[in-house]
Amino acid sequence: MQPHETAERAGPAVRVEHLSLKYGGQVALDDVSLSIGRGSSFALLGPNGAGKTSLISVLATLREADKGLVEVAGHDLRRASRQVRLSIGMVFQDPSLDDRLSAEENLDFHGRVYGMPGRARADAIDRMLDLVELTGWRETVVRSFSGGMKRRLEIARALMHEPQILFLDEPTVGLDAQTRARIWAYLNRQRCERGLTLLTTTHYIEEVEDADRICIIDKGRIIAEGTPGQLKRELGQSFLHVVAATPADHAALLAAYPGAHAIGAETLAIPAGEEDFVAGFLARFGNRLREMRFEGPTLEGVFLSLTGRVLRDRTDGEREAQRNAGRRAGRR
Ligand SMILES: Nc1ncnc2c1ncn2[C@@H]1O[C@H](COP(=O)(O)OP(=O)(O)OP(=O)(O)O)[C@@H](O)[C@H]1O
Repeated sequence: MQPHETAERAGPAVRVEHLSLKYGGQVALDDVSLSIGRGSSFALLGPNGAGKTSLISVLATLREADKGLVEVAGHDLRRASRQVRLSIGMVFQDPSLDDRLSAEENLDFHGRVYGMPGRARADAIDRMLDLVELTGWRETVVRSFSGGMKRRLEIARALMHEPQILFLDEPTVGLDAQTRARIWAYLNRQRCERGLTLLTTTHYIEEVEDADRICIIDKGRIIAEGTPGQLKRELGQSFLHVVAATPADHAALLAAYPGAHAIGAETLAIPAGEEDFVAGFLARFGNRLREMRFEGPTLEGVFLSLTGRVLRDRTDGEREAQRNAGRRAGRR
């Protein structure tokens, strides 16, 4: 029997009911309930300060909630926090490797902390270094690694004790598209091969498109949850992107469609609501256009309409400033 094929597999990987957390007077989580299926990929989206890290910290037993019930891998978090810890792996938002040690020494230390016996530890180190393509760097001190190599090693470390669930707090932030794709390939392979469950926070929309379910949170509350397709269908908006033939036609379009907004100097995005919208639009303006393109609903649009914010990454400086502001709020 594989480690993940235990009797506990019956229920969801994560069950959260009515979870609330405050830092001093600052609300971080407000009556959050959700369920994450085993072997699924679940993405948590939210603007800065929405409560994503706080939620992952509670699930990973790093922080205690004020109220609510949490089960991770079938274990009640309050009564069986040790079993929860053994069932999970964690990739933190900020680097947490010891960069004075080699890749192998970092993994070996982690294996010892988890009580892995010598042989199993050595095998796991070989397997994990191979998984993240760092075998050739096993004896190299981590300080000399690139950002992408460090991230891959952190993921290898989090997977070393074969957790059932992996929590990833912005795991690919600051990495180039190729490295991000590579990291997702390892993670999805683990999902297919051994039913690993993934809970990820990310600011990259293309990573969210591939998730089984997405949960959008804002100000500590869940404001939408569903598959990417459901969210786009139910909460998204289609647009016609058009370029008018003349400045007079441009002005006429703006007058006829007050909901239109400019994209660049010439293009207008016109909300395309009902099914017969395009036919009606073409009948009116078909011969007054230079270009026209239909844009289906996007997750970026869903996020923007729900939160009023653009989904984008922040610099380290912005993140640090927010964290300091949070700490100050917590002291009040
Ligand atoms: N240690 C802390 N002390 C006080 N307040 C905090 C602390 N950590 C977070 N907060 C506050 O709690 C709220 C939720 O923060 P959290 O870090 O969970 O959000 P987040 O969605 O992970 O944000 P980000 O995307 O910027 O990482 C914010 O208002 C934040 O300022």
